[in-house]
Amino acid sequence: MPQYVLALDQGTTSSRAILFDQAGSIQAVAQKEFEQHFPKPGWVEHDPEEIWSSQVGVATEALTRAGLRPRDVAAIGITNQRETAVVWDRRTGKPVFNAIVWQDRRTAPFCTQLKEQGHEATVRAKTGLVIDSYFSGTKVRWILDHVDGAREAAEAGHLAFGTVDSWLVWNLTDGALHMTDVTNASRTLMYNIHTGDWDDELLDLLGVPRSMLPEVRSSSEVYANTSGEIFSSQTPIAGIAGDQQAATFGQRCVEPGMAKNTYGTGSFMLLNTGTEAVESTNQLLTTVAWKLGDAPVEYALEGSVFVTGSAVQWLRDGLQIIRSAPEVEALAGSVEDTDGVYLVPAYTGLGAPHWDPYARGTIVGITRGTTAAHIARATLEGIAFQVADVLTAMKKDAGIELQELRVDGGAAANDLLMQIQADLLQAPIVRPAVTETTALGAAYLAGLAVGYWGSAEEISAQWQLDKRFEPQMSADEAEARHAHWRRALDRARGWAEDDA
Ligand SMILES: Nc1ncnc2c1ncn2[C@@H]1O[C@H](COP(=O)(O)OP(=O)(O)O)[C@@H](O)[C@H]1O
Ligand SMILES: O=P(O)(O)OC[C@H](O)CO
Repeated sequence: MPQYVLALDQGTTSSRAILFDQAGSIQAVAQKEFEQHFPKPGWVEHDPEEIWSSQVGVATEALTRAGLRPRDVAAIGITNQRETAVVWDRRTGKPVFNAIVWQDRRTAPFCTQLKEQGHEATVRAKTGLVIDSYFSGTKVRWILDHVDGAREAAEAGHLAFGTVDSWLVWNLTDGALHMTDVTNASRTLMYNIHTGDWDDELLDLLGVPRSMLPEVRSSSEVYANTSGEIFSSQTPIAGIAGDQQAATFGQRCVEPGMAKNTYGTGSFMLLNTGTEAVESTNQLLTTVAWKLGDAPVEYALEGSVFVTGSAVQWLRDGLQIIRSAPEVEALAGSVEDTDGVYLVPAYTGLGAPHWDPYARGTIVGITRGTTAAHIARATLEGIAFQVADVLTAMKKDAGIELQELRVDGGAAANDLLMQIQADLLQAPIVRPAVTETTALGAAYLAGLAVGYWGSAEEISAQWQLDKRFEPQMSADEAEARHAHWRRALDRARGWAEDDA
């Protein structure tokens, strides 16, 4: 019986399970959306129990679809929405609060306080991050401060914190293992990416007891076997990485200077910088790309844009001018240009390189001639402008001219968006045949650890081109549009400050 690798891809809006074969081809997929909770403006929560049950559900479904049993799985790789914080009680295994999602802005005032106290340089030097409510640390503090009895229980050693990978491993092993991988640790604001350990000074600053934190392991090694009813066959869990790092690995951006951009809920561009942790002077993040077993840690520069694909969801659910996300392509393509309309999709603030939690969505340039098609096209441009701003910062930090940008994620299927992106970036866009690169990366990490794949070269040879988009717009025209975009951005900045 041939064996397969199972990737568990726990994303922001859905849980997915994908079975890959030795050629890196998909054998079966199962996916389930789960509920998004928005208790207050700017707050976003998930139910950790639903994250777990949906993830187990899709894993079982994928196996059933392929007619396989757990013992046909050579290894499990896990990849996950990053930064989202789960706190649970070790005694019961139950969460003490909903997961506070990476998009959640509730800790923005505390972050402002930390910045005013002058901690930014220390935080950047140790973690590679900026002080922002995006990262897990201030979310954990919020739970300890707001859930009755949580701080006392944490100080007594009863509470555990984990990003979503930790929560899944804890459940897959019936509470036997409390761990995370180094990529997920690097997104918490509590982990020193140079010493490779949780940092006591940062833990003091955030008021998080060290006893809550998971053990940090590499991204590719056998951590444990599964136990419990679903994976009763003791399948090795052998690879873990945050979803953007996994996509970078799945896209085979494994040499310094190679970059990918994922278009999911948000967009995340990662540029491989090898074993050198390049400190950004242009408001990007320095992050761990992966650590393969005992090999040295490799790093990336990252630009995180919070709202891209979800801006298309807003056209569908909020404005209701399309019925499904793919419909945006025909609507936006029905007009030549936006007729002067610019849309800044800062619905949950702005991430890199602006870092403004108080920015809000803005549409400017509307006239009596503006139609739904112009708004749709301005949305696609708004996505592409944000990504272009990140690339500009990246070029300055790394001092490189990008040869090409590899793309993936749900919205990368949109040819019009990809063409607009190539035009505004003035660089070629390259889309691979398998765009499930996040899951593929997790599968590769796990499969390499158990010898399912023999070498990095073997898997790199599996990458195949689907389509290449060359810039068709002149550099002058692209710059003229950027100038308008920058004016629109200025109008979006700081909008919600007075409500904080
Ligand atoms: N053809 C399309 N054009 C534009 N956006 C799309 C298209 N198809 C999907 N999307 C957007 O892509 C996102 C889903 O991508 P996915 O990679 O599954 O995201 P995530 O992993 O963040 O949940 C949604 O926000 C959806 O609106
Ligand atoms: O789940 P995604 O694909 O929206 O990715 C979320 C990122 O990991 C957040 O940093």
